[in-house]
Amino acid sequence: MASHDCCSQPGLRPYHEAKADMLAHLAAVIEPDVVSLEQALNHILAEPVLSPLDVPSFANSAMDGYALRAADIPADTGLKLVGTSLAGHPYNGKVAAGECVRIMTGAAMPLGADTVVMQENCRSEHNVVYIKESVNPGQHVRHPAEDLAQGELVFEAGIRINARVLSVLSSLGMEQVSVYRPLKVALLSTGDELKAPGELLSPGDIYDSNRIGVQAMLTRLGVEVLDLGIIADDPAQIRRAFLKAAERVDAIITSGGVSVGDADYTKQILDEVGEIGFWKLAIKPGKPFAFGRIGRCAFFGLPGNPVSAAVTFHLLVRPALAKLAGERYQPPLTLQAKALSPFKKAPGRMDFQRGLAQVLDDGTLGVRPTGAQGSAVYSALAQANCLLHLEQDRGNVEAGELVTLELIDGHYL
Ligand SMILES: Nc1nc2c(c(=O)[nH]1)N[C@H]1C(S)=C(S)[C@@H](COP(=O)(O)OP(=O)(O)OC[C@H]3O[C@@H](n4cnc5c(N)ncnc54)[C@H](O)[C@@H]3O)O[C@H]1N2
Ligand code: MOO
Repeated sequence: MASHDCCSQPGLRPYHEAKADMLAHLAAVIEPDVVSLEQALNHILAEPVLSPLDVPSFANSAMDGYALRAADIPADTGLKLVGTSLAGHPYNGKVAAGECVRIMTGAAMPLGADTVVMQENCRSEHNVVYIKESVNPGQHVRHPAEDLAQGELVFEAGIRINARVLSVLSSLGMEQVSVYRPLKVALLSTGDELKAPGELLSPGDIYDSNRIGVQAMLTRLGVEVLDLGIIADDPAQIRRAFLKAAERVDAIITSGGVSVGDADYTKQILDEVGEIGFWKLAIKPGKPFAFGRIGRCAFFGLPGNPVSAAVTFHLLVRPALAKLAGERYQPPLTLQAKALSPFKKAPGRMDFQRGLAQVLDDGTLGVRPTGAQGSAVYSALAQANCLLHLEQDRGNVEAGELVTLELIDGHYL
């Protein structure tokens, strides 16, 4: 894993190259398990799902109205009402010429009928139904297997089970599903200045905000978190924490201590007890991000600056965890938007600035910065609904220029 010179900042590795390299060095740590649907949310599917039945399994009505034979239309003298088909209570007779059956949405189509007319387009008098509008043969009928046929592939292995997937699995009558066990990840913050919220701050102290934020993202990803708390800037304590964690988890995530300061020990200890894959990327925020391993355990060293920690988690750790978890990961969609005000940018690092995207009067997308773009200004990230992707070699963005962005609103970040 050689480092590369780039632009004004020698030794920094371009983002896309480093990410691809990292993913190539990670292998899935998957072990299959079987869980009930109630427990399956957020797990990764271990096997493809084939439909055990036709969906729907019987022809049924898409509307409340009347089931009839298209051949009887136009029925100028009306159709004789011979029965009712409710959802769960089919009409057991057959619809003969000149007849119709009252039918509700989801109810089985009676034998003989092939078409449904909405009740709003009918008039019923003394058990005779008059059709008020033209009818397309076969309308408002849901046919067997029109959604899924028995044996058809419904989901590929590797997808994340969300609410929609759960509903489909349940509609197939599945009580259990084969999944990969959740990843186990140890999380710790390093820094003598860090206090947990609720503690008293001494001069120079700050509250640890990275751990709770990263923990929240991990939880949203269905990861089992081993929270190792705050570790002092002390090589012996950091070494102990790394070695203990590496025996118990699939990955370690740290925050802080990856830069070049006198008390930045993370990278040094990683080098000592494990192996550094790469360190220092041509990205902003997040330049000193470190990737490596300790034994079989993957290691992600997030920079201490809060925006850098959150953004590098999203850009690098999120896809890496997907690889470890056996998840088919879809990178976020990017969109083009017009810069509504200038964005300052120096060539040399790919810059993921924090922005607020909005739909303009002409229907196109515009974006403005949410505030100061420093790596310590978390409020600008909290208020953002997008991250700009400003390419490494470009300079300032002028108002009116098109830029690339990814939406983060409603996402786990
Ligand atoms: N001479 C240089 N100095 C710095 C460089 C550099 O290349 N040369 N890089 C800068 C960049 S870029 C970043 S990003 C930071 C990253 O530094 P570290 O990862 O070593 O982080 P710390 O020094 O421990 O802390 C940085 C900053 O973040 C605060 N912090 C740390 N942990 C937390 C936490 N859990 N919650 C909230 N805030 C946290 C810490 O107090 C510092 O203010 O290095 C630059 N320096
Ligand atoms: O990479 Mo640092 O995040 O520029 O402040």
